[in-house]
Amino acid sequence: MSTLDGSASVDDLQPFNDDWMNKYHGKSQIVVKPKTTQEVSEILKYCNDQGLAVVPQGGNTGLVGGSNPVYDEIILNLGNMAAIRSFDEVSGILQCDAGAILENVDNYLAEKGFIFPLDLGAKGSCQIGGNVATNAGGLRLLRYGSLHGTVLGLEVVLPDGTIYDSMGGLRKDNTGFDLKQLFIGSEGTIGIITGVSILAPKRPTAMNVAVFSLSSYEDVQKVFNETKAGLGEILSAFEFFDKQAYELVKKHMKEGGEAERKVFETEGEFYVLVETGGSNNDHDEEKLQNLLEKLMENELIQDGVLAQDQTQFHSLWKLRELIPESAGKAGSVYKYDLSVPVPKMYSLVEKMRERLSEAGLWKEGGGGRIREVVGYGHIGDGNLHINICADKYDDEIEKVIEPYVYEIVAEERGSISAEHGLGVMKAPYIGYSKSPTSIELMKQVKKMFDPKGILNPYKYVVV
Ligand SMILES: O=C(O)CC[C@@H](O)C(=O)O
Ligand SMILES: [Zn+2]
Repeated sequence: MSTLDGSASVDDLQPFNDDWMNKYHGKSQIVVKPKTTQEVSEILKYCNDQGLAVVPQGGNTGLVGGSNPVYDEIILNLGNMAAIRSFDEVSGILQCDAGAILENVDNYLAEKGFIFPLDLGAKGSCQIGGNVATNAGGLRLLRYGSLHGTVLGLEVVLPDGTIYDSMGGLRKDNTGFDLKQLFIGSEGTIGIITGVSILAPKRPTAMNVAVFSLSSYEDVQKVFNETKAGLGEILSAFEFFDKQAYELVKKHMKEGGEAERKVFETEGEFYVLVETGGSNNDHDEEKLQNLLEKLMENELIQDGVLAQDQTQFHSLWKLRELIPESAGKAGSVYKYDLSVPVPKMYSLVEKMRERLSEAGLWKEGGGGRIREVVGYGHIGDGNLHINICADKYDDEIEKVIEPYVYEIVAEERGSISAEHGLGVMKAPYIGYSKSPTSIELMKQVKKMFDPKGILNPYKYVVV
């Protein structure tokens, strides 16, 4: 087992104690980095016997303070367990360690003609175990479904050191409760995932992308319907972002030294990114071109750009993928990750702007303590992201935003956490999305798996 040795300084521990947004700061003195499941088991057994709290940590790319200590909990980092265990090319079942980096696993699968059924901006550093523990959704859930469907088995170390092993990975198995589901999205509160067995689909051999500019959110919804009808099963992502998000990305790229280029003749109030993943490039391109022409004819879009090559494919995707980074540039961002019915989605952004404007914090065109409020997300999955950009985190600002943002979600019977999880940030607000009965049942589950409450305490469902 490797640990940071006794001479580690506070600075050495900082990347493990802090989150990448610099919002959550733990004070742990100990980081352990086991290399095997057996070592994880021994550590947990020891901690459970001694009543020591443990925070499981993957790539530490979360957005809700789920993978950092709140106080001085021991950090159990999975980074040294990154192996791909096996891949069965007939069934498409991949088995890997929890600490395997998403992008590495996807590259491995690409060589064999398969794709990892999850993709997200943090792919270069997030780990599969963390993805599963938070039930990450990402950019192509629309196409490949959620991890609740694609994960076929798990290896999990329970708080007392017991190893739960369902890595066999059967597609059909109706023998009793499907226990692995409890760990998917449990944010490391009832067990530490050490191994994942997942179904990888065949990788599309032709991928295309188009970005459209639109004048209203009404049109975004109409374009979504037309796109589903026009592209059918080759549709692999449908993302949207507003003008404010687009402006931030442009500014960020310019500051990063990229030459300014005109992407659209006519810029819009909204943008949608459509990706296709099929097996015949000419056929898919034609479908996308026909869609673009139809949308133009019907005046549903103002402009549209189709990627002509791989470079353009990536630069169009960048317009969407760079939003979180651009929003966070030189400041602090309040991030909300919400599910509401698609027709209601953008009204949440508008309500938030109104609220902040009434509080004197935000002004159209800039000048307030809130620099910008941007809306974007995975419209195909009904998942909205609101990013509120401020100079720094501030209690006064937070009180204006929360719990208001959760109240307006509850009015639509939505979810206060579509894909980022509850962590420490949203744990107190779970009641806005879940009934007292659900919460009580969750508390009982937590107590059953972790009676001493050592795993990731103060987060998720607090008992
Ligand atoms: O930073 C955010 O708010 C969203 C991050 C991620 O879920 C995305 O969709 O880009
Ligand atoms: Zn997202």
